[in-house]
Amino acid sequence: MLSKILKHRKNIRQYMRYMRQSLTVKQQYNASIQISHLACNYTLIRKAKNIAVFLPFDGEINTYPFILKLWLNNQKVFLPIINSVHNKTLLFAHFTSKSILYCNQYKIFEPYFHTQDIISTSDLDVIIVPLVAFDKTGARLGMGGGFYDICLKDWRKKNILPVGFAYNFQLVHNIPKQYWDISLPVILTPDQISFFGS
Ligand SMILES: Nc1nc2c(c(=O)[nH]1)N(C=O)[C@@H](CNc1ccc(C(=O)N[C@@H](CCC(=O)O)C(=O)O)cc1)CN2
Ligand SMILES: Nc1ncnc2c1ncn2[C@@H]1O[C@H](COP(=O)(O)OP(=O)(O)OP(=O)(O)O)[C@@H](O)[C@H]1O
Repeated sequence: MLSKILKHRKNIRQYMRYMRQSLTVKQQYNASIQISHLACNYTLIRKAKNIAVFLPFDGEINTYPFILKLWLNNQKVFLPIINSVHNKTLLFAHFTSKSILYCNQYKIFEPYFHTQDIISTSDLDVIIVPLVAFDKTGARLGMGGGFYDICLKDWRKKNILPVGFAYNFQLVHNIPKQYWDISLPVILTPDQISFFGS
């Protein structure tokens, strides 16, 4: 029954958002520690100098323990900013313990920034990508804004590694793909690291 309903993008989004919003504080905490541990032991993340992460909203995986570890390893952390000039594009701004945050139109925290805090996407080594659901091929469904699909369009050419962060239950049988969808080569969940494609 559930597999029939979860054939449509809208239904997958609704169901997975409800599921992640329903997690207890303890479940969220455990997942955040486990994923941070796995991520920091993954060589390509450990070696990254510049890494884009996201701040959690809507029940997403809590990335704060991971960000703290990156800071302790002297890695530079960047956060996505919705570009108000170029609709649909993301900017990535340097995030430090001194950054001041504000809430954007979706109630997601973004840092106040100066022009010099913005990094060119091609200078990022790793982009940690939020997602609502994924499948066994690495196909990804996001919040429906198209922001990450646009930003990850040329990730191979730019030599950036996109890494999805998700709960184990966000894996579905099949994401009905659209031509613009960018699949992920690596997805981390609290239980495991999964590699897809070539
Ligand atoms: N933590 C985090 N930051 C992120 C993203 C994300 O998925 N997670 N994004 C990933 O792209 C971008 C924000 N994208 C978003 C797209 C849609 C909605 C959203 O809530 N849409 C509403 C309808 C909005 C409206 O009424 O205008 C909805 O679907 O209910 C939120 C964020 C950039 N920052
Ligand atoms: N490369 C692109 N260029 C222009 N528009 C795009 C591109 N990729 C996606 N879009 C547009 O973005 C809209 C939302 O796409 P989609 O539903 O796949 O977003 P999403 O992957 O769930 O969201 P996000 O990437 O922000 O998490 C679509 O209507 C699509 O037309």
